[in-house]
Amino acid sequence: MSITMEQNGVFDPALAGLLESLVGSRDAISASKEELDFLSNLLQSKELHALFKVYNSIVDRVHDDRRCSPVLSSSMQITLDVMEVLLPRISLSDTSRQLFQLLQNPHIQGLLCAHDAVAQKDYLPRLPEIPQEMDEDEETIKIVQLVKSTEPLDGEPDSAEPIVGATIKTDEENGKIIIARVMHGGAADRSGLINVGDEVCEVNGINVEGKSPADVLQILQHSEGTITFKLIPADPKSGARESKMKVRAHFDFNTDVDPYIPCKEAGLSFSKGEVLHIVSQDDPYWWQARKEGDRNMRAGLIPSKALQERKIIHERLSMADQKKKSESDDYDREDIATYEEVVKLYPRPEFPRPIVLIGPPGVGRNELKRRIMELNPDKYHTPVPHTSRSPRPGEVNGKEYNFVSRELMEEQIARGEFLEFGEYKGNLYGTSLESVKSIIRSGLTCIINPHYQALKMLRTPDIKPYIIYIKPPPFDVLKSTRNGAFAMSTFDETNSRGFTDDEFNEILRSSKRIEFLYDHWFDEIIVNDDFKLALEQLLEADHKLKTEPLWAPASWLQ
Ligand SMILES: Nc1ncnc2c1ncn2[C@@H]1O[C@H](COP(=O)(O)OP(=O)(O)OP(=O)(O)O)[C@@H](O)[C@H]1O
Repeated sequence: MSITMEQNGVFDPALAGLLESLVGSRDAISASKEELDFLSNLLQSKELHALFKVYNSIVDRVHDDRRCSPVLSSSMQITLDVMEVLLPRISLSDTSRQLFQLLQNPHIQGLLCAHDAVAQKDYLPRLPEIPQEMDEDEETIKIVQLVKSTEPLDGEPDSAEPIVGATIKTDEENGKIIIARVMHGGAADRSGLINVGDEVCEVNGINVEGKSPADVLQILQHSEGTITFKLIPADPKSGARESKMKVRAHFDFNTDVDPYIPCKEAGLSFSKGEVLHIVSQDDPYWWQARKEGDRNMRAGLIPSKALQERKIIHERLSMADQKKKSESDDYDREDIATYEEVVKLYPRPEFPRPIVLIGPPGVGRNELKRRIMELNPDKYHTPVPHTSRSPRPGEVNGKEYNFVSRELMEEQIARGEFLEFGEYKGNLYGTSLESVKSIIRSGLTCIINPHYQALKMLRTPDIKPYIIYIKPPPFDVLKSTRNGAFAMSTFDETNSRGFTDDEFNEILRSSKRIEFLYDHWFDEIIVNDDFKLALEQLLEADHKLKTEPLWAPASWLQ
């Protein structure tokens, strides 16, 4: 057989080497002439060499600067969302129509789907299972080479991940060293060759039989550059695909102080309110996650929902014990708030999300609502309350109040149709849920400042509220701003004097309670110290609500 070397510059040196050794050892290989010719032709084919060139340049780039890391893996879903938003506008604006047509184009959609498949690593071929012809006792060994990593796990310079993106442990049954966890996006995961449960036989030629995980870690720490593992593969089906779930954390987690985390360096610290991308829930106690929007592609360990729930229940039980001594009722929170699945909610101009101002009585929510409505009366509306009292001269039904009979109002209250209600001087007053919904349907922005207990009724897929917590500043600032503006105490029925120190303390006390009970539901916090600034922040929040996709409970879209 004659070997014709490719001369046009696309010849890959590694393939050339392979071809040479094939020629050199033809006689020693027990294969037919046809088979050898086929292999030889394949190794010389232009297509294979071009493919290698592409592969090599991708690998070089990934290793160079990781520019190939995807920003997101749901571009097709976002495209569909954008098309939904554009649809009602295509008859109104030429630009919207053009963009809609572009996004509708099958080639563009095909490109985005391909992008998402690559970003989700959904490209590995699914090969049929290898027939089990070999001897039962014979074990397959795989040799895997990884480049030792020094990349930080979560942006902190001194927290290097466990070297190759995998953790190891001793198998309780047979005392062997096995792969305990493969961190998504880490070197081991990217190789696609190391799976949970694989038994480690050798590291850099050193037999690890009888060694402890700490000994193996030492070998890894002292290795430079490439690390070679000899592994006995576990169940080949264990290569799990990455989940797409995003959650908002309702608690703080600090890997440095958590007493239970199996490997501190592999943990991912986060703060309450942060959105996390859960990439694996394979382990019932420790999930793997990365921070949403974090370009660092490596995942870290976080407590699973079940583990965190257990922790909270345990804490509450010990608080309940203390309560017997201190009589505090702060452990009484109903929710066990751990993680909430979230999705990005796109603004829908025909159904603007209502703004709900939550805060302690007297903090200034009423004043903020009044001023924002005064600034833009055609945009913001607040529901007209219901009352069972008779109209006074000059009062118009539906303007100051919706005047209804006491019987009807009592029936509606019993049916749970009121967000809040109360009795004053023998008459019922309240705000109905329907009055909020009718403002939403009208396309205006509903703004309300209900009692915090109304939050449960409001936080539903029908209403989709944007909850802003109006927080009081510390005592001294609260006192000086209110006294400086000659603010009238709302604790005094006649509204004819300023706030007392006790009342300022009451505002702060009730703010603590609201935060304890509901802070996991706040979409935004505005501190009402300087009134003008607080009002500006409220206007900015509304602008964001109308123009940006924002995280909201996933259950609202189902
Ligand atoms: N940042 C501020 N600086 C000075 N005075 C303020 C500020 N915010 C509110 N006030 C004043 O405080 C008083 C109480 O405010 P408001 O009437 O809004 O309270 P409220 O209705 O009891 O409270 P909320 O509606 O928040 O439960 C009003 O006189 C208001 O003008």
